[in-house]
Amino acid sequence: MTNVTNTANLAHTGAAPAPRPAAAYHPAGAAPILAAEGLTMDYAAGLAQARRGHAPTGTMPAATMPDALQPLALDHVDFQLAAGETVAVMGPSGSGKSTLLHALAGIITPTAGAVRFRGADLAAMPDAERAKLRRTAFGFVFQSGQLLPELPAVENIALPLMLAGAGYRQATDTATLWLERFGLRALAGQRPGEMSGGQMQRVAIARALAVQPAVVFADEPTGALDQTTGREVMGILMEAARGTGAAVVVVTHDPNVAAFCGRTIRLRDGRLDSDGPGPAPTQGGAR
Ligand SMILES: Nc1ncnc2c1ncn2[C@@H]1O[C@H](COP(=O)(O)OP(=O)(O)OP(=O)(O)O)[C@@H](O)[C@H]1O
Repeated sequence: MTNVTNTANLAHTGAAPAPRPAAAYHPAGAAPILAAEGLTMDYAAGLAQARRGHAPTGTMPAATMPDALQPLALDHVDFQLAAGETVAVMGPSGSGKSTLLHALAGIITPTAGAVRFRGADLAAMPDAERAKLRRTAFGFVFQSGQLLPELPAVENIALPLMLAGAGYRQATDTATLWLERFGLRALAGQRPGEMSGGQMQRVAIARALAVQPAVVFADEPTGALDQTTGREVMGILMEAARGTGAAVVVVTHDPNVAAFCGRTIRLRDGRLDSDGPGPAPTQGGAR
């Protein structure tokens, strides 16, 4: 049975925020588990490539603007993530936060640059290997809608474990441990439609963490919750990640969410605007 109570291995620096040039920040003394180099995403070029038969991974709705008018969604972003590190990704709407998250997680393939997980280039992996990596090394928490509506909580949590090779009994035993750990044992047989938003997000966090991923990617995980519930959900996410040693990359507009992280990066027009330890600088402020 999977151990869900092993100790933390966070790489927080604890240092006070200090002015830093963008892309210069690397967590002291820790080898990155995930690294992006010159990450660039041009959706129009990606679409043209896909039409020529060199499809990037992931589905991309058709871009409607002429290529020349489309700004780069990501523009030569460098980023390194250490094991156990917690990073908030902030920036104005349309600045490229979700695109960065999806590229780091291998959901989309950048049009230039590379993402390496433990040194291996995600784009160079066969699709099946990249899909396996997403199932076993990465966990995902979205704003909502990630739970399968027809499955009870215990099976929603167990499913990724079964996809990773566990038997039904082993997977549901582990899922039950997670429910107990989060004080949700009573929800085991309930389907998402019978849960509150906060309960659904707790189950989603248990599901993301149950495979003991190296990295949890969270895209606006509290976006559909009130502030108090959002804070509780973030607390649970960060504590659970600390317990398994998972790194967390969380996209958010909310400084209260970013405050849970040891480091904040800010994007602007697809470029890295600031990157450093501590909470996000105020809008327009330099770091
Ligand atoms: N599938 C797509 N096809 C074409 N353009 C896209 C696609 N997805 C995003 N974009 C564009 O890429 C840019 C960055 O979008 P992205 O969703 O990454 O920003 P964001 O910072 O996450 O925004 P928000 O905070 O509003 O969610 C935007 O200009 C957006 O219109």
